Amino acid sequence: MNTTAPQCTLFVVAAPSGAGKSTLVNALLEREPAISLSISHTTRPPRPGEQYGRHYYFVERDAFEQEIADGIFLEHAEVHGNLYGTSRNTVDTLLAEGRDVLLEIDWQGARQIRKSKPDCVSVFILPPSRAELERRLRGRGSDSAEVIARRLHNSREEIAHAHEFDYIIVNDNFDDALGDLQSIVRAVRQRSGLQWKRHEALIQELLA
Ligand SMILES: Nc1nc2c(ncn2[C@@H]2O[C@H](COP(=O)(O)OP(=O)(O)O)[C@@H](O)[C@H]2O)c(=O)[nH]1
Ligand SMILES: Nc1ncnc2c1ncn2[C@@H]1O[C@H](COP(=O)(O)OP(=O)(O)O)[C@@H](O)[C@H]1O
Repeated sequence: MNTTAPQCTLFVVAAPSGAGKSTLVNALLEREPAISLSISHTTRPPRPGEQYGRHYYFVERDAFEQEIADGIFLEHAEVHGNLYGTSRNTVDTLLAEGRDVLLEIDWQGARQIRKSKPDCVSVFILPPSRAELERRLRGRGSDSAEVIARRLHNSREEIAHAHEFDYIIVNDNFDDALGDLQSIVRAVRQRSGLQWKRHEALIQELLA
């Protein structure tokens, strides 16, 4: 038995824009407060109501490119014409503090994370149909028609990588999809490599 197995898990969640990823993740974090969301850096301008440091660290492209050169990112990618990246320091600090960490990133970032953190657990969220994806993007009311058209077009490329993920969830009925996401998190937590230390005393007692 490997008693030095890592105690914390890095979760990666991806989806085409509008599938409901952020809504699902926010609801999951309310149910599972032991998970920390990594706040990404982006060159995308803030949407109405978005706050610096809460939704993203909004930075100019020059500053972002300097951060890439400084090696601060665990992963970074260009998505829908904007740069996005995950701070290596943020993730490593949270994991070292014993927190599970969740990254909401695209398929390109997920690929990079699988290389550097092969123990990560990745989940892809699918919309129930293209018509519903478009309806959700328009209904959110946060983006211009041009931005929505670009995101719809790019959804095909994102969805083409769904098979690279450990789990796939269809976000049709919201409560069902949230239940599926929470089940994955709970099942991962029950893995013996993560549970051995926590239950060591009981296991020794039962073996005695
Ligand atoms: N690689 C990478 N992708 C990210 C990161 N943060 C966000 N993204 C992805 O960028 C895409 C656009 O995100 P956003 O502009 O917030 O739009 P939304 O997904 O429609 O809410 C989504 O696929 C996000 O998952 C990051 O740090 N790294
Ligand atoms: N299961 C669902 N049924 C109907 N609407 C949903 C569902 N999940 C999310 N939405 C709505 O779809 C829109 C896009 O969700 P959002 O979480 O912003 O997507 P993403 O983060 O994947 O871009 C939001 O208005 C959200 O309230």
